[in-house]
Amino acid sequence: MLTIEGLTKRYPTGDLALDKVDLQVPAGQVMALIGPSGAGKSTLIRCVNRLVEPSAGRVMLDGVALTTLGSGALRRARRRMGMIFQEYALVERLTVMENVLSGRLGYVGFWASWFRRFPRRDIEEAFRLLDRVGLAHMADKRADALSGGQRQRVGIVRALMQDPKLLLVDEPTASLDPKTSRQIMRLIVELCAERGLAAIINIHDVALAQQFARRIVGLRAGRIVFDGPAEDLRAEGLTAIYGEEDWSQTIRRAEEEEEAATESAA
Ligand SMILES: Nc1ncnc2c1ncn2[C@@H]1O[C@H](COP(=O)(O)OP(=O)(O)OP(=O)(O)O)[C@@H](O)[C@H]1O
Repeated sequence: MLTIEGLTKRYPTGDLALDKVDLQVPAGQVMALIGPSGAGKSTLIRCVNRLVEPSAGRVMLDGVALTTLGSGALRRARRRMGMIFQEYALVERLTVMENVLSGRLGYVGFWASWFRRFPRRDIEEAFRLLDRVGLAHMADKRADALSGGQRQRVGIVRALMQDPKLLLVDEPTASLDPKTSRQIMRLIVELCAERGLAAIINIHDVALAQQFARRIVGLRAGRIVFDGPAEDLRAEGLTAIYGEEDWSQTIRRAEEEEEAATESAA
């Protein structure tokens, strides 16, 4: 369980990015975080693993107060939080396998990783996960030879190699075409279900969020203005999050996506 209490971030520039945010994400829940540009979505995700230092408030993961940990304890706690980025953050000149194994760096000692001596079970797990995402045959390819969708799969596998309890996912589909975006969202949701993982997915595409996440949280100007089941997010909620607009097209698209998903699952 992730518990966020009174989380506040004011950047040195004076921008109040998060304003006393309270949020709980139970184990195994996949939650989509939506909101307009500048609402504080990335800041929220990064305050959880303290890539950004909160100004005030508490973040607890399974009873451990992340916000008060010293650097050694924080490094260990970060193993339990896998991060997946929009821009993949792969090392281009390394192979897929090397990128995936870098997910174990928090566990393997410095010299072992320097000499690329990873335990056999890590290598087996890497192959198993690459196979799960359909990339086992690409293990020896350099990361710069992959398509965007393949890169994101590698990013997902690398995050899973940490054996996390929570995935922090920052705009995973922003650089992908619509079909690949759906495949990646489906994969993240399936993997979370298979492994009992919670996830916070920062995503701009409302229809995609509604299709794949049961719970939607809407941020506006650093505050939560919507929190509910995906199917409850309608014109009123969208206006609270994004401001006044004709939402009929967006809602129709979300409904069509829902129907298409139900039909393809049938
Ligand atoms: N490093 C920074 N220094 C100063 N201000 C920042 C910094 N990062 C973000 N901000 C400000 O904090 C607020 C929230 O930004 P954040 O990137 O968290 O929003 P977001 O919802 O993720 O936006 P987007 O969807 O465009 O990525 C904005 O006003 C932004 O300008």
